[in-house]
Amino acid sequence: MSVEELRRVAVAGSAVRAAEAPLLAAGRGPAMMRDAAWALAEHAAALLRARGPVAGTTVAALVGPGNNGGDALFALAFLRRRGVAAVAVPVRHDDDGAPRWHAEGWAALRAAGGRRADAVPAAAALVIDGMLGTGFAGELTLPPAARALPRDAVVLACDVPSGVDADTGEVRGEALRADATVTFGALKTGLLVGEGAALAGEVHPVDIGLGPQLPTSPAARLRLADEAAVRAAHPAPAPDAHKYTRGLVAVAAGSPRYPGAAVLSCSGALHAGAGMVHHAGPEATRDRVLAEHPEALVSTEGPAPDRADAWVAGPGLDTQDDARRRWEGVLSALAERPEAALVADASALELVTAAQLRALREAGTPVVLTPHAGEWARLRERLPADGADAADPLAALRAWSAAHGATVLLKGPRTLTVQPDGEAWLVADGGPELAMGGTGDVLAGALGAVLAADVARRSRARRAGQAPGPVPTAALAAAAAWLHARAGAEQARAGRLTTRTLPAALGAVTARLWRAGDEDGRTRG
Ligand SMILES: NC(=O)C1=CN([C@@H]2O[C@H](COP(=O)(O)OP(=O)(O)OC[C@H]3O[C@@H](n4cnc5c(N)ncnc54)[C@H](O)[C@@H]3O)[C@@H](O)[C@H]2O)[C@@H](O)CC1
Ligand SMILES: Nc1ncnc2c1ncn2[C@@H]1O[C@H](COP(=O)(O)OP(=O)(O)O)[C@@H](O)[C@H]1O
Repeated sequence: MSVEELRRVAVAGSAVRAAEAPLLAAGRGPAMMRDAAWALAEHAAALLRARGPVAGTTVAALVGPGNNGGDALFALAFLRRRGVAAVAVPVRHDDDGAPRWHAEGWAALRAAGGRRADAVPAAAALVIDGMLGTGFAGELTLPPAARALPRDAVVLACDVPSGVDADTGEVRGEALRADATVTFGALKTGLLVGEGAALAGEVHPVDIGLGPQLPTSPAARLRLADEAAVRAAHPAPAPDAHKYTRGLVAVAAGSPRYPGAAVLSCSGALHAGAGMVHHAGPEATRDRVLAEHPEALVSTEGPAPDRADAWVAGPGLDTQDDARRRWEGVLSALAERPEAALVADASALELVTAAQLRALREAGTPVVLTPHAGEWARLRERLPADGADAADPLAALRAWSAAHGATVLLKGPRTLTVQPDGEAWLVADGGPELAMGGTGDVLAGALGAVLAADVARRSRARRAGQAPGPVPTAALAAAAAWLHARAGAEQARAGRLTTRTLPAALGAVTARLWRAGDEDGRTRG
C-alpha cells in the first residue's frame, strides 16, 4: 500500500497485526515502535501548539502492559526533550505493586527526565491513551486513573481508543473517548465504523513501513470515498455526449399520498447529471414533476423498456397493491434490458424477494439497495443470510450482499456501500444536517444518475468494439453518497439547507468536481 493509499484505505486491526508479525520476527520491532512513538509525539505537540507554547506544558499517558503502552512511554520521552513535563501513569500492576509495562519504554522515559504517578495530574493539558491497542481482547473495565482526567485535557489515543475492537469498531465493556487517534501501519476499520468511529475523534494514519505486507484483496479493505475516487466513478460527460449517452434514469417513485418523493428523486437524478429523466407514475405525481422539471418525460409506465439505463424504484410509493404493481412493472422492464441498473429504495425494500434478487443477479443487472438502519434491520429479518446478523456492521453487510448478490448502500451518519465480492466503501463527509425527511429520495435519484451514466458509458464502449472498464458498483454507490453528503454539508454551512434545496447543491458539487477534473487534465497536458 502506498503512503497515499494509507489515507484512503482501512484494514482490520488483525490484518495490521498479521502484517507486523514477519517484521517483528525479523527484529524490526524496536525501530517500528520508535517510528510510531515519534509520530505520536509529533501529533501531541501539534495539539499542544494549537493551544499555546509546547514547552512547559504537562503531558500524561495512561500506560498499559503491552506494546501500546510502549509506544506511549517512548512518545513521552520524545516530548520530554521538547521541554514537556512527562508523566506516565501505569494502569496494570504485578502482585508486588510494580507497574507492568514496557521496560525499555520506561527506561527511556526515566533517562529523559520523565516521572511516574498514580493518577493523571490536574495540570495535564494532554493525555495519551496507551492502555490497549490492537492487543485488546475480552472486555475492558476502565481503571480509576482513566476515570479522573482533567476536564480540559485533550485525549489522544495511541493507535486505537482503549476498549475499541480495531477490527469491528465494537466496544466491549468500557472505552475511553479520544479527541484524536494516531494509528500505526494503516487506517483500521474499527476506527471508521460502529462505535469506534464515534470514539476515535480525528484519525491520523502513520506509515511505519507495513505497506507491502498489508492485504490487497478488496474484501479485506474498506475504501474511503474522496474527490478523486468520485470523479473516477462519475466522470464529466464526454465532449461529444448527447442526452442518451449521459444516461436515462427512469423513476418509479411518488404517489398521490406522497407526491414529493417523485419530485425529489427526479431532481436528484437531474442534478447529478442524468441526460434524461423519465418519471413513471400516476397523474398526480406526473403533474408535480412537470411543474418542477419541464425537461422531464412522464408517463404511467415509464420509458420503453429498452431505453432506461437505470431504474429508481420505491421512494414514496403508497398502498401495498399499487406499490407492488409498480415494482413488478420495473422488474418486467429490467427483464427486457438486464444491463440497466436498479436502485431499490424505501417501499421497494419491503417488496423485494430473494427470488427476485436471484433472477436479477443471474441476468447480470447491477442492483443497489439503499436502506437506512431501520430498513436494514427489517431487510435482514425478512431475507436472512448467514452472518448477516453479526455485530460488526461491515461483516454483516458483506455476508448479506454476498448471499443475495446485490450491492447495499447503508445510509446513516456514515454511509457504507458493499458489493457481493466484499468490496466496500465508506462515505464520512456528511453531517446530521442531512437527517431530514426526503433527503433519501434525493440520494436514490442521484444514485440512479450515477449508475445510468456508467451503464450508458459501457454500452457505448461495447458498441464501439472497446472493452468497457468496469467500475465496481460499490464505488458508484459511494460516489452518489459522497456528492449527496458534500451537498448537504455545503448547504448547511451556508445556512440554507432544506431537502428542497439539496438537489441544486448536489448539482453544484457535481459541476465543481467535473470542472476540477478538466483543469487537472489540462495542467497535466
Ligand atoms: N510491536 C511493535 O513494535 C509495534 C507495536 N505497535 C503497538 O503495539 C500495539 C499492540 O501491542 P500488543 O500486542 O502488546 O497489545 P496491547 O498493548 O494492545 O495490549 C496487550 C496487553 O493488554 C492485555 N489486555 C488485553 N485485553 C485486555 C483487557 N480487556 N483488559 C485488560 N488487559 C488486557 C494483554 O494481556 C496484554 O498484556 C499496537 O496497538 C500499537 O500501539 C505499533 O507501535 C507498531 C509497532
Ligand atoms: N446524522 C447523520 N449524519 C449524516 N448523514 C445523515 C445523518 N442522518 C441521516 N443522514 C443521511 O440522510 C439521508 C436520509 O435518508 P432516509 O433515511 O432515506 O430519509 P428519507 O426516507 O426521509 O428520505 C441518508 O443519505 C443518510 O445517510
